[in-house]
Amino acid sequence: MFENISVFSVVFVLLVCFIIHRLLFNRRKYDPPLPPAAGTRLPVIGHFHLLDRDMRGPLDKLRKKCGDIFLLHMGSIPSVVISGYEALKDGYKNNPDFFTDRPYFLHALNKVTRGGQGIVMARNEAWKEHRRFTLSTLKDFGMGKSNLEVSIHEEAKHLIDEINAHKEDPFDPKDLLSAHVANIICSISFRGSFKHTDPRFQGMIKMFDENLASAGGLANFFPWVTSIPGDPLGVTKMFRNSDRVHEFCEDIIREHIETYDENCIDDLTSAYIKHLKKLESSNESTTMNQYLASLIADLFIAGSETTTTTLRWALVCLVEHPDKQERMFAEIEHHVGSSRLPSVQDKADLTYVEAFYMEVLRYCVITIIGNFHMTPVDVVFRGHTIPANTVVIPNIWSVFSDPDIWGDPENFRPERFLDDNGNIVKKEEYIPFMIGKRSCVGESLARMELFLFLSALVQRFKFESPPGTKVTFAEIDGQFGIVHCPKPYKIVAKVRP
Ligand code: HEM
Repeated sequence: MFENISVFSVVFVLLVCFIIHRLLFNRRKYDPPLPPAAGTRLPVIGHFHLLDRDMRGPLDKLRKKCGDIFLLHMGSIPSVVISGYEALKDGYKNNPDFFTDRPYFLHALNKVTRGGQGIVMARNEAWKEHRRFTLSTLKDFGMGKSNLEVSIHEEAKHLIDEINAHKEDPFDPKDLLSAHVANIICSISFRGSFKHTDPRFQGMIKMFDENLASAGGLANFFPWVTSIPGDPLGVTKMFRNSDRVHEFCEDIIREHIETYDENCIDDLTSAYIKHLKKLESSNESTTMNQYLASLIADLFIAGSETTTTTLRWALVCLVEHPDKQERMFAEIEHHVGSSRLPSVQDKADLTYVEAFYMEVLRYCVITIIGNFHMTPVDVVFRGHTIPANTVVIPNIWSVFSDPDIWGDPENFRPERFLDDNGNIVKKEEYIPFMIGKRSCVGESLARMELFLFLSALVQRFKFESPPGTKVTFAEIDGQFGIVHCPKPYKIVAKVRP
């Protein structure tokens, strides 16, 4: 009878027994215990069957069932989701060393960041050095400086001209916004900016888009998807695109090295070269030698898509809420008029503009979850052990949708950020840029861009849905990836008299 049993069947049965044994009996005991598991963990996919591309529903359901801290296996990778402001504050702010590290074993992120170079996925000393350098350089060349305002105004003027060229015909603002926002990072990183018709620049923007639209993130947890013939998830394309972005940055860095002049340090690239030269001449040890291209690529990716997406959502909210659009216009008209563009100096007067983009960031939740974090060692957190090398995921959506914090989180209401005197209300639970040691390094830059672009657009145009259509948040919602984007949409821009 045994001759009918193939070697394959025997191996298969043994493999199944091994997996069942591992799942049932081979677990380390922890005291305090691990966080509650999200549900039934299936072989190979883990808890993936409980998730969706739109994470908001599943995250709410799992939080209701398991509490603020629960365990999800993404494939075989253990991950803990932290929800609610108090738990996030406890984990990321009060105990900043618990979750500051980044997981080095996520296949796609590791590949596109060349093993954690740059800043976003960097670790340990390399991360500290690059974060320090980036923050101080962004301060020197950008945030809060009038030369940055000049660059943003330049881009805003081009943007207005290009919108004007549509002559009140319906148009999709995405490519225009992408190009002008990316140009700001370009001018900080490489001094110059690109004409958005420049093929090198257009190619790069297209690659960012393709990477965001691809389901390449799955390769983080299931590296084998990379070998599926025909690349249906766009993973191979994502890797190729990231190589090209690096090559593009390396080309420009080479040009900078050739023309380097220590008396003319006016962008991030030359500041980096200067910093490296100083460290070399004093024989100080540094991790900063091959990281520059990755650092710039990180700033493009982390800084462009987030800001562009926020502006795209802002236009949807303006169209859906014409009364709020008129209130913003009236504020600009009253305090600035129409003969010049609104400036950072006007910020104290234009509080409705600020409250509006703040509400866009909250209501549209640009990053539903923050980036992936990791426990460097076993951590005891709120009655649970989270073992070393567990991925930790901050659930930002849980904070922005919490009725105990916002009262009516489901409504778009910029007024929630204004007090009775029209001043901005600062709420500690407002965390679109996350909190703790890994919070966004570009927050001030992003706020400045959102304020200047948005006020310039509302000063010049009245945005409306094209005739016969209704552009609303509910209609446009539905593209999920690293960033929560609107689906493509068209609007009409009528020039203000
Ligand atoms: C509206 C715009 C933006 C939003 C909503 C946003 C949001 C975020 C969030 C939530 C994080 C933290 C992720 C985490 O670790 O949990 C982050 C990190 C980061 N952001 Fe932003 N960001 C924006 C704009 C920018 C800009 C303009 C830049 C660059 C110039 C930038 C550069 C970065 C970098 C480099 C990190 C990683 C920091 C680190 O790991 O130490 N972001 N951002």
